[in-house]
Amino acid sequence: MSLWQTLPLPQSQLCLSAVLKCGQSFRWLSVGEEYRLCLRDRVVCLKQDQSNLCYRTLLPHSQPSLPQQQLAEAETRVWLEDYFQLGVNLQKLYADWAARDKVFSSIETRFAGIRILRQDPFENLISFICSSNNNIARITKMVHALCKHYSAPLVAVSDSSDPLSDAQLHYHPFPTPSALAAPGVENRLRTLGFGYRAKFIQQTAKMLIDTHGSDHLVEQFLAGLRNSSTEDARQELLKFMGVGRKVADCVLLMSLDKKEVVPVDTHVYQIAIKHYGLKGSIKIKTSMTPKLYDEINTKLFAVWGDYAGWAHSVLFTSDLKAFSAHGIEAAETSLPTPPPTPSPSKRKKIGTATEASDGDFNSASLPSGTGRGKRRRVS
Ligand SMILES: Nc1nc2[nH]c(O)nc2c(=O)[nH]1
Repeated sequence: MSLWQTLPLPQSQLCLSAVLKCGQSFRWLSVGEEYRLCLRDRVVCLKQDQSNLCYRTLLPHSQPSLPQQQLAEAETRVWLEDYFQLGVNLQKLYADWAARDKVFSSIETRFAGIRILRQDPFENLISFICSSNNNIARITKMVHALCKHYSAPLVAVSDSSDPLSDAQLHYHPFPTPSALAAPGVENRLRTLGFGYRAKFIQQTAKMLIDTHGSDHLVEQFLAGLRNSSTEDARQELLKFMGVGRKVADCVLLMSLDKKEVVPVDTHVYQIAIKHYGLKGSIKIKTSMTPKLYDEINTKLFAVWGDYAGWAHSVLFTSDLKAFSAHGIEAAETSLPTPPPTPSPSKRKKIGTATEASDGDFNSASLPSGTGRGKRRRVS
C-alpha cells in the first residue's frame, strides 16, 4: 500500500493547480484533490496543502513489498525535485521580477507558485507539435489519445487504499519514439482527429529513430541538447517536421533548461503590446515575422533577465481564460478534466471538440516547419 510522503514546500514555491494545467504538460490527470502522471514504470500522485507537497507512488504490482515501495518513493522524490526544478528559489525570482517590472508586481500575488517544469524532451516535443493552432483542452485530448493508442497500460496499478479508485487503473505512459515512428501511425492519427499534425508527429518520430537508431539513443540525443547552446539546440529542433520557432522555443524552455527563452504566440504578442510598449494593435491581425518575434524576445528579456522564460509563464498563465478572471483559485474549479480512458463508443474526434477554451495558440507565431528546417512567413 502506498502512503503519502511529505516534502515541505510552500505554495509560493509551487502551485500545482496552476503549473500542471497552464499549458506546459498536458498529461496530468485530476482525480479528486490529486494530480496523477504515468511514467514508464509507475504512477506518481501529488497533492498539496499550504506548506507541503505530498506524493505517493503507485506501482504495477498488486502487492509491492515494503522495500520495493520505499525504494520507489525515494526515486519519486528525486524525480520530483528534478521535474519541478526545486533547486530554483521561485520566491526570490518573483521578488526580482516584481522589482524590475510594475506589471509583474501587480499580478504576482494572484499568480504565485508558477514555475517551469523540466519535462521529458520527447514528450514535450510531440505535445507541442500537437499545440499548433490549438488550445489546451484539445491538446490535452490529443496527448491522452496518443498515450492510449500507442503505449501499453501499466495494468493492475494497485490503489486499494484509494476511495476514489475507479477500479480500472489503466494508466498509459507517453509513447516511445519507435511506437510513433511506425508506418500507419499517420493514417490512424488522422482518423483520430489530429489533422495535419498526424504527419508531423509520425515524421518527427521517424526522423529521430532513423537518425539515432533506438528509443534509448533518441532519449540520449534529446537530453544531450541540454548541454548545447540555446541557438544550437534551437537549430536542431527546427529540423523536425511541424516545428517552427514557437514550438522549438517551448521545448527549449520546458525541457531543455533554456530558462531565458520566451516563446512568442498570440498571448505573448498581445501582452507585449498591452503592457510592454510593443508597437502594434491587438485588434488588427499582424503576421508574425522572425524580426518581430526577435523584437518581442529582446524586449521581454530586457525586462525580466536571465529567467525571462520563467517570468513569461506567469504572465502567460494570467492571460489564459481559465485563470484570468480572479487568479488561480477561481480557475481550480473550472478547468476541463479529461477522462483517463474513454470507451471507444464514447470517444469523439479530437478535432471537433467544441468546449469553451482559450483561443488557439500559435496563430500569431512563426509557422510550423514544413520539412527539414524549411520556414515561411505566415500571414
Ligand atoms: N508562449 C507560450 N505558449 C504556450 N503554449 C502553451 O501550450 N504553453 C505555452 C506557454 O507557456 N507559453
